[in-house]
Amino acid sequence: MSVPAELIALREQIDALDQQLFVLLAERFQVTAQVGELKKQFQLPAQDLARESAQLQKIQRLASETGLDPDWALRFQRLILDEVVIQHQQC
Ligand SMILES: C=C(O[C@@H]1C=C(C(=O)O)C=C[C@H]1O)C(=O)O
Repeated sequence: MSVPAELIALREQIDALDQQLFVLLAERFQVTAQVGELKKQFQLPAQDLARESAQLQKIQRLASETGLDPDWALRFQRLILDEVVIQHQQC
């Protein structure tokens, strides 16, 4: 069965968006790595729960404004935050 041209076009769009997402994610991890170095230098804890709480509130608002499921957005952000904290613990 042949794949409709419209499906191919949509998948190309998805691939381009995935690429942008990963470039942005990589950029974010580069910035958090710099934060990790600073925390090490100033002997600050790997995790900042107050900052995370403020971020998660912002994420929920942002998700609602952009039509994303706020609960899913929270889980997604949690995944990223947890990874950053692990990286900071290993600094
Ligand atoms: C990057 C930081 O370290 C941790 C990771 C965060 C993040 O990825 O945004 C936020 C808070 C911290 O628990 C920070 O303290 O700013």
